[in-house]
Amino acid sequence: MTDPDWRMRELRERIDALDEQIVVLLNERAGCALRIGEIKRETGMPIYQPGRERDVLEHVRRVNGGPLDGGAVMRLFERIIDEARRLEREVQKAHDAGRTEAETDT
Ligand SMILES: O=C(O)C(=O)C[C@]1(C(=O)O)C=C[C@@H](O)C=C1
Repeated sequence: MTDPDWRMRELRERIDALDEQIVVLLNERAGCALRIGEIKRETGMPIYQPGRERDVLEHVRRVNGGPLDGGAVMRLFERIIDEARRLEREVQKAHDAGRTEAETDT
């Protein structure tokens, strides 16, 4: 293999390793969102919290050190938040369905 082949291979291995860490962190974040979802269910709070979402996006834009620009980081986090919200809704729906089933049973 030529030198560029080796360098590229090394960098791709590094990307794979980083992707593994990113997946772990994304799931840890999703787990926190699910726990927040439980609190919302207990207290009757809506899942969608636009003010908090704005704060999250502003926070990641502020801490971003590049080379991704602020817009790119915010777009990525919009997707991450979308998925967290979707997960919270799924769990909420499953919970509501379980409750309806339990009510029908009695
Ligand atoms: O902080 C919350 O209330 C969450 O549910 C987490 C989160 C997020 O992913 O950051 C998701 C949905 C809400 O609209 C706001 C923020």
